[in-house]
Amino acid sequence: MTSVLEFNDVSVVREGNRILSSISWKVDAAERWVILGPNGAGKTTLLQLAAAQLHPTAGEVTVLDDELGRTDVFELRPRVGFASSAMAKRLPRTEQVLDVVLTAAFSVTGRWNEEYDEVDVRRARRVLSEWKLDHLAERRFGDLSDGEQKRVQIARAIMTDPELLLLDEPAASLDLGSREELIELLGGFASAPDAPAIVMVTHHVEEIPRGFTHALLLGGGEIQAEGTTPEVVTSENLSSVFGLPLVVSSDDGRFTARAA
Ligand SMILES: Nc1ncnc2c1ncn2[C@@H]1O[C@H](COP(=O)(O)OP(=O)(O)OP(=O)(O)O)[C@@H](O)[C@H]1O
Repeated sequence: MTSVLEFNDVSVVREGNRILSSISWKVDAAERWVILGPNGAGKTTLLQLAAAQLHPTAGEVTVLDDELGRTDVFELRPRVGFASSAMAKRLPRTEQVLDVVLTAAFSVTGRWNEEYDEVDVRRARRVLSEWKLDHLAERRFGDLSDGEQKRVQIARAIMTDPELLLLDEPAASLDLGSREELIELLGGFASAPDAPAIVMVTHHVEEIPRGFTHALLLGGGEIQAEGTTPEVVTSENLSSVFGLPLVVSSDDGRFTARAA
């Protein structure tokens, strides 16, 4: 199998704080990972490394065969789809939904005078349709519901047909219906044979879509457990990383957790 992401003994220190310590981790092209861990565990920092938005303080990070520090990140970044709330804040709220997705082809936010090829417009419309947004293509991004905006962010992240897709808490702040709609769509997308490798950060086991093959538990900037999802997402592992007794159950590929 081809690896799309490789961390070798990686540490990140920011303003004197050790945020990640000795992370060695590998993601293969056919894998879909979920990263779980308490607040401040270092999940977003790990994703920023994978997105080539941050360099490690020590160790090596290789993204799509390019080692950070030895490659032009401006060429690498368009090959990685990244959706996070920090990126969403940069999207102009008055922009048409179609343009929010289309501008990803030029790695810009906000349409100016770029000339888009018909093939890009067709792809943007196809991606919008796959994420059940076709009827909203002409609406202003800022007028959409939170659930619709989250789906637009993912559509934008996959517009460029990335080899690696990174999602930072895609279901955060969604109501139950919007969350379930998003998780169903993500599960379907992740299960398609031509889908890219995916790494998704979440706070809740209920948000792990079906078809996510692997899980990594992060605590205190260190890997606490990693492996296949059913192996890792267990009562014992989650109780240990979240520091309280938890009961985790699974049914038909989905998980729930509650205090024991
Ligand atoms: N630029 C920075 N300078 C100093 N410390 C930072 C910086 N960025 C993040 N941190 C600290 O690093 C730790 C890990 O942050 P990170 O955002 O990666 O965690 P997280 O697991 O994503 O947290 P959450 O679940 O709350 O989003 C936190 O304690 C945070 O305060």
